[in-house]
Amino acid sequence: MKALHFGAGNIGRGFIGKLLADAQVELTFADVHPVLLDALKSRKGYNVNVVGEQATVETVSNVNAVNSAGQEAIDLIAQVDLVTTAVGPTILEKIAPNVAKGLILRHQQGNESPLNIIACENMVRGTSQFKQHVFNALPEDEKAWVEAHVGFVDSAVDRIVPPAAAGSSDPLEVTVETFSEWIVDETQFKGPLPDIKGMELTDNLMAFVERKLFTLNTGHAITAYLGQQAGHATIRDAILDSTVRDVVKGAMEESGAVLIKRYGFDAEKHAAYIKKILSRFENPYLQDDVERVGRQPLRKLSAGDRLIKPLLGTQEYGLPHANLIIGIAAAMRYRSEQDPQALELVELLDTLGPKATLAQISGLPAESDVVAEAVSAYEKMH
Ligand SMILES: NC(=O)C1=CN([C@@H]2O[C@H](COP(=O)(O)OP(=O)(O)OC[C@H]3O[C@@H](n4cnc5c(N)ncnc54)[C@H](O)[C@@H]3O)[C@@H](O)[C@H]2O)C=CC1
Ligand SMILES: O=P(O)(O)OC[C@H]1O[C@](O)(CO)[C@@H](O)[C@@H]1O
Repeated sequence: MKALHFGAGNIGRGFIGKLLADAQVELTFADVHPVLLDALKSRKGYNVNVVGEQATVETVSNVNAVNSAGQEAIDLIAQVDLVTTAVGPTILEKIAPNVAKGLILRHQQGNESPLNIIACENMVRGTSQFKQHVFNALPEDEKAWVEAHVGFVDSAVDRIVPPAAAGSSDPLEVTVETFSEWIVDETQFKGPLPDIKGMELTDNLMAFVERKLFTLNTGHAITAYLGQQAGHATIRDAILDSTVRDVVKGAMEESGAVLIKRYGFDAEKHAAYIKKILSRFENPYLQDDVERVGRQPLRKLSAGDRLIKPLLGTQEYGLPHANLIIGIAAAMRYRSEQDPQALELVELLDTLGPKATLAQISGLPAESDVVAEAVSAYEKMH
């Protein structure tokens, strides 16, 4: 099997690319970062530090790399069996035109073999959103062919992979936790289902996507935002602070109560899932900065994301949400000079004030109780 993976970053090298290479898939990375591209092209491999109680160094070999904006990437899309991405939600739209060109070329070359595309991003049905971008870039008369030959397969992806420790001289070095989970929607594939170790198939993807995004990512984001408020630089330091931890655990439980209602999860198993996540946040072998996990606060405060969607769920089922509200207020307090969305958040707060800002970013009604509660919590945090 041949694959092209967009995004040779932390998840690309440390999770999806590694898993594909381990499964003997002939793998090429597509990226735009010249340092990563040069290093991958010349070395054809890299080391992955898997850290936990028992640290191991695992080697990925026989991989290649191309510029994602160039003709080589288009040519590969015409040939490969699998395209995966881990570029970040905002980049999907940017890579769609070249993917569309590759699909047109595939058709022109008469390649009728099935191709499956899987976006591995922190998004609800990210591949379906990517499909829309690709279809926007396709001429009308190509759409039926693509519909018939290309599977757009949604997935949930879970492995904590922070950037390499500062001071590391190897641009390809990557450090990952031992835990990993990649779950894909088996109902969306074209052709035979792939058999790739570490890729789990399900016909109930939404439950897994929401379980992951609205437990791990909800808790992680709130750890980052409250952690920054309390002066902590890392996720581990933040989650070891009992005042932060209590809110984070409470918010994951509130979100969990929604998931249990919506998907019928077993309450005891869900409590164990939360406990395991808290221990992953504490991982002493990972240096994970609150600024990485809190990045892009406008995205994280948007209607379908990890803070607001669980809150809406608590309203739908009439469940408590006090801790989620504190998390939302802390997100509004998030500051980072390096993060354009954090700077935009400050600008919005300065011009519109907290109530209108939150309403605008989240889609919550400005005059609602929940917005009033979040604004009150936000003001108390000053
Ligand atoms: N790091 C983590 O622990 C996890 C991340 N994710 C998700 O995975 C995705 C990627 O995250 P990370 O790997 O952490 O980010 P990252 O920033 O380490 O990697 C993104 C990569 O995409 C590349 N890129 C940017 N523009 C591109 C383009 N036009 N074409 C091709 N490549 C391009 C960048 O150069 C970079 O190498 C995000 O959606 C994130 O939410 C999901 C689970 C875990
Ligand atoms: O990648 P995003 O969506 O900015 O959010 C960061 C989150 O993603 C992860 O990197 C992986 O799920 C988490 O570590 C963290 O909760």
